[in-house]
Amino acid sequence: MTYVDEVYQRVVDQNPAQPEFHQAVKEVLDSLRPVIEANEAHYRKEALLERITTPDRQILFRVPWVDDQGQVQVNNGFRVQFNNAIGPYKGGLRLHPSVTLGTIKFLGFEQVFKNSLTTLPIGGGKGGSDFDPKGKSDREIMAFCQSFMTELYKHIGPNVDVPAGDIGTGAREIGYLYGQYKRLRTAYEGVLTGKGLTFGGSLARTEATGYGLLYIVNEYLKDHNDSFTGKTVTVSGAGNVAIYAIEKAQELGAKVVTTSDSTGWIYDPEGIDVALLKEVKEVKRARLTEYAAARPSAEYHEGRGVWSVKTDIALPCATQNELHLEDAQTLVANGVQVVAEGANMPTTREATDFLQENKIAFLPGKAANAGGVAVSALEMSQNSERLSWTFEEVDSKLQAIMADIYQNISAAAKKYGKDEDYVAGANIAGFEKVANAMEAQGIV
Ligand SMILES: NC(=O)C1=CN([C@@H]2O[C@H](COP(=O)(O)OP(=O)(O)OC[C@H]3O[C@@H](n4cnc5c(N)ncnc54)[C@H](O)[C@@H]3O)[C@@H](O)[C@H]2O)C=CC1
Ligand SMILES: O=C(O)CCC(=O)C(=O)O
Repeated sequence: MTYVDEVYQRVVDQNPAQPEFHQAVKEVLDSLRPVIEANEAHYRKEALLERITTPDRQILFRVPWVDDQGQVQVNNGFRVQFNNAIGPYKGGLRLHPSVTLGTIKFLGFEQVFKNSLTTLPIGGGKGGSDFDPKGKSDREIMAFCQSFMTELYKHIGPNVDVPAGDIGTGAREIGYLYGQYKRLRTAYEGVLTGKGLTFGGSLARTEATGYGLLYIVNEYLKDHNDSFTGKTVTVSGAGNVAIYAIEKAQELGAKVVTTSDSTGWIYDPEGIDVALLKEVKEVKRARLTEYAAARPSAEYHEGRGVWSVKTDIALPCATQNELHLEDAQTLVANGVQVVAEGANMPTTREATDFLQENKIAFLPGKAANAGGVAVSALEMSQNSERLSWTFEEVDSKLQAIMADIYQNISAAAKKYGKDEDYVAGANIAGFEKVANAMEAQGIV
Protein backbone atom coordinates (compact mmCIF):
# COMPACT_ATOMS: atom_id res chain seq x y z
CA MET A 1 0.00 0.00 0.00
CA THR A 2 1.29 3.49 -0.73
CA TYR A 3 1.68 5.97 2.13
CA VAL A 4 -1.36 7.93 0.86
CA ASP A 5 -3.56 4.79 0.88
CA GLU A 6 -2.33 3.79 4.35
CA VAL A 7 -3.22 7.20 5.75
CA TYR A 8 -6.65 7.16 4.13
CA GLN A 9 -7.34 3.72 5.64
CA ARG A 10 -6.23 5.03 9.03
CA VAL A 11 -8.69 7.94 8.77
CA VAL A 12 -11.55 5.56 7.91
CA ASP A 13 -10.66 3.15 10.75
CA GLN A 14 -10.23 5.86 13.36
CA ASN A 15 -13.29 7.92 12.40
CA PRO A 16 -16.10 5.41 11.91
CA ALA A 17 -19.49 6.56 10.61
CA GLN A 18 -18.15 9.91 9.35
CA PRO A 19 -18.58 9.48 5.56
CA GLU A 20 -18.35 13.19 4.69
CA PHE A 21 -15.03 13.46 6.53
CA HIS A 22 -13.73 10.38 4.67
CA GLN A 23 -14.90 11.90 1.36
CA ALA A 24 -13.14 15.22 1.99
CA VAL A 25 -9.91 13.52 3.08
CA LYS A 26 -9.92 11.12 0.12
CA GLU A 27 -10.30 13.94 -2.39
CA VAL A 28 -7.36 15.85 -0.90
CA LEU A 29 -5.10 12.80 -0.50
CA ASP A 30 -5.79 11.61 -4.06
CA SER A 31 -4.75 15.03 -5.38
CA LEU A 32 -1.60 15.03 -3.29
CA ARG A 33 -0.27 11.72 -4.68
CA PRO A 34 2.28 13.31 -7.07
CA VAL A 35 3.56 15.65 -4.33
CA ILE A 36 3.86 12.88 -1.73
CA GLU A 37 5.30 10.31 -4.13
CA ALA A 38 8.09 12.75 -5.05
CA ASN A 39 9.27 12.70 -1.39
CA GLU A 40 7.46 9.77 0.22
CA ALA A 41 10.17 8.58 2.66
CA HIS A 42 10.48 12.06 4.14
CA TYR A 43 6.72 12.65 4.59
CA ARG A 44 6.28 9.15 6.03
CA LYS A 45 9.07 9.64 8.59
CA GLU A 46 7.55 12.96 9.65
CA ALA A 47 4.02 11.38 9.72
CA LEU A 48 2.93 14.56 8.02
CA LEU A 49 -0.24 13.16 6.47
CA GLU A 50 -1.32 11.51 9.75
CA ARG A 51 -0.86 14.86 11.49
CA ILE A 52 -2.61 16.97 8.85
CA THR A 53 -5.65 14.63 8.81
CA THR A 54 -6.00 14.60 12.63
CA PRO A 55 -7.58 17.67 14.26
CA ASP A 56 -5.50 19.47 16.87
CA ARG A 57 -8.52 19.41 19.19
CA GLN A 58 -12.22 18.39 19.14
CA ILE A 59 -14.49 20.08 21.64
CA LEU A 60 -17.94 18.53 22.30
CA PHE A 61 -20.40 20.05 24.71
CA ARG A 62 -24.00 20.15 25.95
CA VAL A 63 -26.13 23.17 25.01
CA PRO A 64 -29.21 23.42 27.27
CA TRP A 65 -31.74 26.22 26.68
CA VAL A 66 -35.36 26.97 27.52
CA ASP A 67 -37.98 27.22 24.73
CA ASP A 68 -41.00 29.55 24.64
CA GLN A 69 -43.19 26.94 26.37
CA GLY A 70 -40.79 26.75 29.33
CA GLN A 71 -39.49 23.35 28.21
CA VAL A 72 -35.76 22.69 28.56
CA GLN A 73 -34.16 21.62 25.27
CA VAL A 74 -30.71 20.08 24.89
CA ASN A 75 -28.51 20.23 21.78
CA ASN A 76 -25.00 19.04 20.97
CA GLY A 77 -22.31 21.70 20.49
CA PHE A 78 -19.07 21.19 18.54
CA ARG A 79 -15.89 23.09 17.77
CA VAL A 80 -13.13 21.31 15.87
CA GLN A 81 -9.82 23.18 15.94
CA PHE A 82 -8.20 21.44 13.01
CA ASN A 83 -4.86 23.07 12.29
CA ASN A 84 -3.22 26.35 13.36
CA ALA A 85 0.13 26.04 11.56
CA ILE A 86 -0.37 29.29 9.62
CA GLY A 87 -2.65 31.32 11.94
CA PRO A 88 -5.41 31.22 14.55
CA TYR A 89 -8.17 28.67 13.88
CA LYS A 90 -10.78 30.28 11.62
CA GLY A 91 -14.08 28.97 10.29
CA GLY A 92 -17.82 29.23 10.68
CA LEU A 93 -20.48 27.80 12.98
CA ARG A 94 -23.21 25.70 11.35
CA LEU A 95 -26.65 25.44 12.98
CA HIS A 96 -28.66 22.68 11.27
CA PRO A 97 -30.39 19.53 12.57
CA SER A 98 -28.17 17.34 10.33
CA VAL A 99 -24.95 18.47 12.05
CA THR A 100 -22.77 15.71 13.58
CA LEU A 101 -19.14 15.61 14.64
CA GLY A 102 -18.34 14.12 11.20
CA THR A 103 -19.92 17.11 9.41
CA ILE A 104 -17.87 19.55 11.44
CA LYS A 105 -14.68 17.54 10.87
CA PHE A 106 -15.16 17.53 7.10
CA LEU A 107 -15.79 21.26 7.11
CA GLY A 108 -12.82 21.94 9.43
CA PHE A 109 -10.52 19.85 7.23
CA GLU A 110 -11.60 21.69 4.07
CA GLN A 111 -11.15 24.99 5.88
CA VAL A 112 -7.43 24.31 6.52
CA PHE A 113 -6.66 24.21 2.79
CA LYS A 114 -9.11 26.96 1.84
CA ASN A 115 -7.70 29.36 4.40
CA SER A 116 -4.19 28.61 3.19
CA LEU A 117 -5.27 29.49 -0.37
CA THR A 118 -6.47 32.94 0.72
CA THR A 119 -2.78 33.88 1.26
CA LEU A 120 -3.83 35.36 4.66
CA PRO A 121 -2.59 34.14 8.08
CA ILE A 122 -5.50 31.95 9.19
CA GLY A 123 -5.62 28.31 10.33
CA GLY A 124 -8.62 26.02 9.94
CA GLY A 125 -11.51 25.20 12.27
CA LYS A 126 -15.27 24.76 12.22
CA GLY A 127 -18.07 24.40 14.73
CA GLY A 128 -21.80 24.23 15.15
CA SER A 129 -24.73 22.39 16.59
CA ASP A 130 -27.66 20.16 15.66
CA PHE A 131 -29.93 23.04 16.80
CA ASP A 132 -32.52 23.94 14.13
CA PRO A 133 -33.06 27.71 13.93
CA LYS A 134 -36.05 27.26 11.57
CA GLY A 135 -39.32 28.37 13.12
CA LYS A 136 -37.70 29.53 16.39
CA SER A 137 -38.54 32.91 17.93
CA ASP A 138 -35.82 35.55 18.33
CA ARG A 139 -35.86 34.87 22.08
CA GLU A 140 -35.29 31.15 21.54
CA ILE A 141 -32.41 31.88 19.14
CA MET A 142 -30.88 34.20 21.73
CA ALA A 143 -31.27 31.63 24.52
CA PHE A 144 -29.54 28.99 22.40
CA CYS A 145 -26.72 31.33 21.31
CA GLN A 146 -26.06 32.49 24.88
CA SER A 147 -25.89 28.89 26.13
CA PHE A 148 -23.63 27.85 23.22
CA MET A 149 -21.21 30.71 23.92
CA THR A 150 -21.19 30.00 27.66
CA GLU A 151 -19.08 26.93 26.84
CA LEU A 152 -17.41 28.07 23.61
CA TYR A 153 -15.85 31.24 25.07
CA LYS A 154 -13.39 29.13 27.06
CA HIS A 155 -11.80 27.88 23.85
CA ILE A 156 -11.71 30.92 21.54
CA GLY A 157 -10.07 34.36 21.36
CA PRO A 158 -8.92 36.88 18.72
CA ASN A 159 -5.48 35.23 18.52
CA VAL A 160 -6.68 31.69 19.26
CA ASP A 161 -9.80 30.79 17.31
CA VAL A 162 -12.20 33.17 15.53
CA PRO A 163 -15.60 31.64 14.57
CA ALA A 164 -18.04 33.15 12.05
CA GLY A 165 -21.31 32.30 10.25
CA ASP A 166 -22.26 29.32 8.08
CA ILE A 167 -25.59 27.58 7.35
CA GLY A 168 -28.16 28.81 9.90
CA THR A 169 -25.77 31.34 11.46
CA GLY A 170 -26.17 34.86 10.11
CA ALA A 171 -25.96 38.40 11.45
CA ARG A 172 -28.64 37.83 14.12
CA GLU A 173 -26.90 34.79 15.63
CA ILE A 174 -23.42 36.38 15.46
CA GLY A 175 -24.83 39.41 17.35
CA TYR A 176 -26.21 37.26 20.20
CA LEU A 177 -23.00 35.18 20.34
CA TYR A 178 -20.85 38.32 20.47
CA GLY A 179 -23.00 39.89 23.22
CA GLN A 180 -22.56 36.83 25.43
CA TYR A 181 -18.81 36.54 24.76
CA LYS A 182 -18.29 40.19 25.73
CA ARG A 183 -20.30 39.70 28.89
CA LEU A 184 -18.36 36.58 29.95
CA ARG A 185 -14.87 37.87 29.08
CA THR A 186 -15.34 41.59 29.86
CA ALA A 187 -13.41 42.21 26.67
CA TYR A 188 -14.31 44.00 23.46
CA GLU A 189 -12.26 42.20 20.83
CA GLY A 190 -12.42 40.69 17.35
CA VAL A 191 -13.33 37.17 18.45
CA LEU A 192 -16.03 36.61 15.82
CA THR A 193 -16.37 37.80 12.23
CA GLY A 194 -19.50 38.67 10.32
CA LYS A 195 -20.35 41.08 13.12
CA GLY A 196 -22.82 43.95 12.67
CA LEU A 197 -21.37 47.14 11.19
CA THR A 198 -21.98 49.08 14.43
CA PHE A 199 -19.79 46.72 16.49
CA GLY A 200 -16.72 45.85 14.47
CA GLY A 201 -18.11 44.15 11.37
CA SER A 202 -16.52 44.67 7.97
CA LEU A 203 -18.27 46.20 5.00
CA ALA A 204 -18.59 43.62 2.20
CA ARG A 205 -18.43 40.57 4.52
CA THR A 206 -22.12 39.85 3.85
CA GLU A 207 -21.51 39.86 0.10
CA ALA A 208 -18.01 38.36 0.15
CA THR A 209 -18.59 34.64 -0.47
CA GLY A 210 -21.06 35.10 -3.33
CA TYR A 211 -19.15 37.99 -4.90
CA GLY A 212 -15.84 36.12 -4.52
CA LEU A 213 -17.34 33.11 -6.31
CA LEU A 214 -18.25 35.29 -9.28
CA TYR A 215 -14.85 37.01 -9.24
CA ILE A 216 -12.99 33.71 -9.56
CA VAL A 217 -15.28 32.45 -12.33
CA ASN A 218 -14.73 35.79 -14.07
CA GLU A 219 -10.95 35.25 -13.82
CA TYR A 220 -11.38 31.84 -15.42
CA LEU A 221 -13.50 33.32 -18.22
CA LYS A 222 -11.06 36.19 -18.85
CA ASP A 223 -8.19 33.68 -18.97
CA HIS A 224 -10.14 31.85 -21.69
CA ASN A 225 -11.06 35.01 -23.64
CA ASP A 226 -14.66 34.83 -22.52
CA SER A 227 -17.03 36.81 -20.25
CA PHE A 228 -20.37 36.60 -18.45
CA THR A 229 -22.13 38.69 -21.07
CA GLY A 230 -25.18 36.85 -22.36
CA LYS A 231 -24.53 33.70 -20.30
CA THR A 232 -27.25 31.75 -18.49
CA VAL A 233 -26.36 30.84 -14.90
CA THR A 234 -28.11 28.39 -12.55
CA VAL A 235 -27.72 28.71 -8.79
CA SER A 236 -28.90 26.40 -6.01
CA GLY A 237 -29.61 27.71 -2.50
CA ALA A 238 -31.30 30.90 -1.39
CA GLY A 239 -29.11 31.80 1.56
CA ASN A 240 -26.20 34.17 2.08
CA VAL A 241 -23.90 32.67 -0.56
CA ALA A 242 -26.59 32.14 -3.21
CA ILE A 243 -28.17 35.60 -2.92
CA TYR A 244 -24.92 37.52 -3.40
CA ALA A 245 -23.74 35.14 -6.14
CA ILE A 246 -26.95 35.88 -8.05
CA GLU A 247 -26.58 39.62 -7.46
CA LYS A 248 -22.99 39.74 -8.76
CA ALA A 249 -23.68 37.40 -11.72
CA GLN A 250 -26.39 39.79 -12.89
CA GLU A 251 -24.12 42.82 -12.38
CA LEU A 252 -21.55 41.08 -14.60
CA GLY A 253 -24.07 40.64 -17.41
CA ALA A 254 -25.40 37.09 -16.92
CA LYS A 255 -29.00 35.96 -16.50
CA VAL A 256 -29.59 33.80 -13.40
CA VAL A 257 -32.69 31.66 -13.78
CA THR A 258 -32.84 29.45 -10.66
CA THR A 259 -32.73 29.51 -6.85
CA SER A 260 -33.72 26.78 -4.34
CA ASP A 261 -34.24 26.02 -0.68
CA SER A 262 -34.60 22.80 1.28
CA THR A 263 -38.17 22.21 0.08
CA GLY A 264 -38.31 23.40 -3.53
CA TRP A 265 -36.88 25.45 -6.38
CA ILE A 266 -37.69 28.36 -8.66
CA TYR A 267 -37.29 28.61 -12.43
CA ASP A 268 -37.56 32.24 -13.47
CA PRO A 269 -36.79 32.61 -17.20
CA GLU A 270 -36.81 36.42 -16.94
CA GLY A 271 -33.99 36.29 -14.39
CA ILE A 272 -34.19 36.14 -10.59
CA ASP A 273 -35.45 39.35 -8.97
CA VAL A 274 -32.75 39.75 -6.28
CA ALA A 275 -34.57 42.48 -4.35
CA LEU A 276 -37.61 40.21 -4.04
CA LEU A 277 -35.44 37.21 -3.09
CA LYS A 278 -33.76 39.26 -0.33
CA GLU A 279 -37.16 40.40 0.94
CA VAL A 280 -38.45 36.79 1.08
CA LYS A 281 -35.32 35.19 2.55
CA GLU A 282 -33.44 37.86 4.53
CA VAL A 283 -36.34 39.90 5.88
CA LYS A 284 -39.34 37.54 6.10
CA ARG A 285 -37.29 34.28 6.50
CA ALA A 286 -40.05 32.71 4.37
CA ARG A 287 -40.24 29.88 1.79
CA LEU A 288 -39.67 30.34 -1.96
CA THR A 289 -43.39 29.86 -2.55
CA GLU A 290 -43.65 33.52 -1.47
CA TYR A 291 -41.22 34.50 -4.22
CA ALA A 292 -43.33 32.63 -6.79
CA ALA A 293 -46.54 34.21 -5.47
CA ALA A 294 -45.13 37.70 -6.01
CA ARG A 295 -43.44 37.07 -9.38
CA PRO A 296 -45.62 36.15 -12.39
CA SER A 297 -42.67 34.91 -14.52
CA ALA A 298 -41.54 32.37 -11.88
CA GLU A 299 -42.42 28.67 -11.69
CA TYR A 300 -42.17 26.93 -8.30
CA HIS A 301 -41.39 23.18 -8.14
CA GLU A 302 -41.31 20.94 -5.07
CA GLY A 303 -38.16 18.89 -4.42
CA ARG A 304 -34.85 19.24 -6.26
CA GLY A 305 -34.39 20.01 -9.96
CA VAL A 306 -32.15 23.06 -10.45
CA TRP A 307 -29.58 20.99 -12.37
CA SER A 308 -32.14 19.90 -14.97
CA VAL A 309 -32.25 23.47 -16.34
CA LYS A 310 -30.07 24.21 -19.39
CA THR A 311 -27.20 26.48 -18.39
CA ASP A 312 -23.72 27.74 -19.28
CA ILE A 313 -22.49 28.10 -15.69
CA ALA A 314 -23.73 26.11 -12.69
CA LEU A 315 -23.12 27.41 -9.16
CA PRO A 316 -24.11 25.02 -6.33
CA CYS A 317 -24.50 27.26 -3.26
CA ALA A 318 -26.69 25.28 -0.82
CA THR A 319 -25.04 22.36 0.98
CA GLN A 320 -22.79 19.30 0.70
CA ASN A 321 -23.45 16.49 -1.81
CA GLU A 322 -26.34 18.30 -3.53
CA LEU A 323 -25.04 17.79 -7.11
CA HIS A 324 -25.04 14.07 -7.96
CA LEU A 325 -23.68 12.04 -10.88
CA GLU A 326 -27.08 12.13 -12.70
CA ASP A 327 -27.12 15.92 -12.32
CA ALA A 328 -23.60 16.18 -13.75
CA GLN A 329 -24.66 13.99 -16.68
CA THR A 330 -27.65 16.27 -17.36
CA LEU A 331 -25.50 19.41 -17.08
CA VAL A 332 -22.97 18.03 -19.57
CA ALA A 333 -25.73 16.89 -21.97
CA ASN A 334 -27.12 20.44 -21.78
CA GLY A 335 -23.76 22.01 -22.68
CA VAL A 336 -22.54 23.41 -19.33
CA GLN A 337 -19.14 25.15 -19.53
CA VAL A 338 -18.23 25.86 -15.90
CA VAL A 339 -19.24 24.43 -12.51
CA ALA A 340 -18.00 26.45 -9.53
CA GLU A 341 -18.79 25.53 -5.92
CA GLY A 342 -20.18 28.27 -3.67
CA ALA A 343 -21.07 25.71 -1.01
CA ASN A 344 -18.61 23.36 0.73
CA MET A 345 -18.31 20.02 -1.12
CA PRO A 346 -21.70 20.34 -2.88
CA THR A 347 -20.58 18.05 -5.73
CA THR A 348 -20.23 14.32 -5.02
CA ARG A 349 -16.92 12.71 -5.95
CA GLU A 350 -18.54 10.74 -8.80
CA ALA A 351 -20.09 13.93 -10.22
CA THR A 352 -16.78 15.82 -9.93
CA ASP A 353 -14.91 13.04 -11.74
CA PHE A 354 -17.55 12.96 -14.50
CA LEU A 355 -17.39 16.73 -15.03
CA GLN A 356 -13.61 16.69 -15.17
CA GLU A 357 -13.53 13.70 -17.53
CA ASN A 358 -15.81 15.70 -19.82
CA LYS A 359 -13.42 18.68 -19.71
CA ILE A 360 -15.87 20.96 -17.89
CA ALA A 361 -14.03 23.68 -15.94
CA PHE A 362 -14.58 22.69 -12.30
CA LEU A 363 -13.65 25.20 -9.59
CA PRO A 364 -13.77 23.49 -6.15
CA GLY A 365 -15.23 25.19 -3.07
CA LYS A 366 -11.88 25.48 -1.30
CA ALA A 367 -10.85 27.98 -3.93
CA ALA A 368 -14.16 29.27 -5.25
CA ASN A 369 -15.88 30.10 -1.94
CA ALA A 370 -12.75 31.35 -0.14
CA GLY A 371 -13.85 34.98 -0.52
CA GLY A 372 -15.99 34.79 2.63
CA VAL A 373 -13.26 33.68 4.95
CA ALA A 374 -10.79 36.01 3.22
CA VAL A 375 -12.95 39.03 4.07
CA SER A 376 -13.34 37.61 7.58
CA ALA A 377 -9.55 37.77 7.85
CA LEU A 378 -9.75 41.39 6.62
CA GLU A 379 -12.33 42.03 9.37
CA MET A 380 -9.78 40.68 11.88
CA SER A 381 -7.17 43.10 10.49
CA GLN A 382 -9.57 46.04 10.79
CA ASN A 383 -10.43 45.05 14.37
CA SER A 384 -6.72 44.84 15.26
CA GLU A 385 -6.00 48.31 13.94
CA ARG A 386 -9.34 49.67 15.26
CA LEU A 387 -10.24 51.08 11.85
CA SER A 388 -12.95 50.40 9.27
CA TRP A 389 -12.19 50.28 5.59
CA THR A 390 -14.63 51.43 2.90
CA PHE A 391 -16.73 48.95 0.92
CA GLU A 392 -14.64 49.72 -2.18
CA GLU A 393 -11.38 49.07 -0.32
CA VAL A 394 -12.53 45.67 0.97
CA ASP A 395 -14.14 44.71 -2.34
CA SER A 396 -11.01 45.55 -4.33
CA LYS A 397 -8.87 43.47 -1.94
CA LEU A 398 -11.38 40.61 -2.36
CA GLN A 399 -11.09 40.84 -6.15
CA ALA A 400 -7.29 40.75 -5.93
CA ILE A 401 -7.39 37.75 -3.55
CA MET A 402 -9.72 35.76 -5.83
CA ALA A 403 -7.53 36.57 -8.87
CA ASP A 404 -4.44 35.38 -6.92
CA ILE A 405 -6.21 32.17 -5.91
CA TYR A 406 -7.06 31.46 -9.55
CA GLN A 407 -3.45 32.10 -10.63
CA ASN A 408 -2.02 30.01 -7.77
CA ILE A 409 -4.23 26.98 -8.29
CA SER A 410 -3.66 27.10 -12.05
CA ALA A 411 0.11 27.25 -11.52
CA ALA A 412 0.12 24.40 -8.97
CA ALA A 413 -1.88 22.18 -11.33
CA LYS A 414 0.48 22.98 -14.21
CA LYS A 415 3.59 22.28 -12.09
CA TYR A 416 2.43 18.68 -11.57
CA GLY A 417 1.36 18.11 -15.19
CA LYS A 418 -2.35 18.53 -14.39
CA ASP A 419 -3.12 21.62 -16.43
CA GLU A 420 -6.64 22.99 -15.78
CA ASP A 421 -7.31 20.42 -13.01
CA TYR A 422 -8.33 23.01 -10.41
CA VAL A 423 -9.16 20.36 -7.80
CA ALA A 424 -5.57 19.13 -7.85
CA GLY A 425 -4.28 22.70 -8.06
CA ALA A 426 -6.30 23.86 -5.02
CA ASN A 427 -5.41 20.87 -2.89
CA ILE A 428 -1.71 21.01 -3.77
CA ALA A 429 -1.33 24.78 -3.37
CA GLY A 430 -3.30 24.74 -0.09
CA PHE A 431 -1.26 21.81 1.24
CA GLU A 432 2.21 23.13 0.36
CA LYS A 433 1.99 26.22 2.57
CA VAL A 434 0.52 24.38 5.58
CA ALA A 435 2.97 21.46 5.26
CA ASN A 436 5.89 23.85 5.03
CA ALA A 437 4.79 25.70 8.20
CA MET A 438 4.19 22.43 10.06
CA GLU A 439 7.67 21.16 9.18
CA ALA A 440 9.32 24.41 10.27
CA GLN A 441 7.52 24.26 13.64
CA GLY A 442 8.77 20.76 14.57
CA ILE A 443 6.80 17.74 15.71
CA VAL A 444 3.66 19.28 17.23
N1 LIG B 1 -21.66 32.05 4.59
C1 LIG B 1 -20.40 32.00 4.16
O1 LIG B 1 -19.67 33.00 4.22
C2 LIG B 1 -19.86 30.75 3.57
C3 LIG B 1 -20.66 29.66 3.36
N2 LIG B 1 -20.13 28.57 2.70
C4 LIG B 1 -20.96 27.41 2.41
O2 LIG B 1 -22.02 27.79 1.54
C5 LIG B 1 -23.16 26.96 1.74
C6 LIG B 1 -24.36 27.82 2.04
O3 LIG B 1 -24.12 28.58 3.22
P1 LIG B 1 -24.90 29.92 3.56
O4 LIG B 1 -25.44 30.52 2.33
O5 LIG B 1 -24.03 30.71 4.44
O6 LIG B 1 -26.07 29.35 4.46
P2 LIG B 1 -27.55 29.90 4.64
O7 LIG B 1 -28.06 29.29 5.88
O8 LIG B 1 -27.59 31.37 4.47
O9 LIG B 1 -28.28 29.26 3.38
C7 LIG B 1 -28.25 27.89 3.12
C8 LIG B 1 -29.11 27.60 1.94
O10 LIG B 1 -29.01 26.23 1.59
C9 LIG B 1 -30.28 25.61 1.70
N3 LIG B 1 -30.08 24.29 2.32
C10 LIG B 1 -29.51 24.02 3.51
N4 LIG B 1 -29.55 22.72 3.75
C11 LIG B 1 -30.15 22.16 2.68
C12 LIG B 1 -30.48 20.85 2.34
N5 LIG B 1 -30.19 19.83 3.16
N6 LIG B 1 -31.07 20.64 1.14
C13 LIG B 1 -31.34 21.67 0.30
N7 LIG B 1 -31.05 22.94 0.58
C14 LIG B 1 -30.47 23.18 1.75
C15 LIG B 1 -31.12 26.49 2.59
O11 LIG B 1 -32.48 26.38 2.32
C16 LIG B 1 -30.57 27.87 2.22
O12 LIG B 1 -31.16 28.32 1.06
C17 LIG B 1 -22.74 25.99 2.85
O13 LIG B 1 -22.17 24.84 2.25
C18 LIG B 1 -21.66 26.76 3.59
O14 LIG B 1 -20.79 25.90 4.30
C19 LIG B 1 -18.85 28.57 2.23
C20 LIG B 1 -18.03 29.63 2.44
C21 LIG B 1 -18.43 30.76 3.21
O1 LIG C 1 -15.72 33.60 7.60
C1 LIG C 1 -15.32 32.60 8.17
O2 LIG C 1 -14.53 32.60 9.10
C2 LIG C 1 -15.81 31.23 7.80
C3 LIG C 1 -16.50 31.06 6.50
C4 LIG C 1 -16.79 29.61 6.38
O3 LIG C 1 -17.34 29.00 7.28
C5 LIG C 1 -16.34 28.88 5.22
O4 LIG C 1 -15.44 29.37 4.53
O5 LIG C 1 -16.86 27.78 4.96
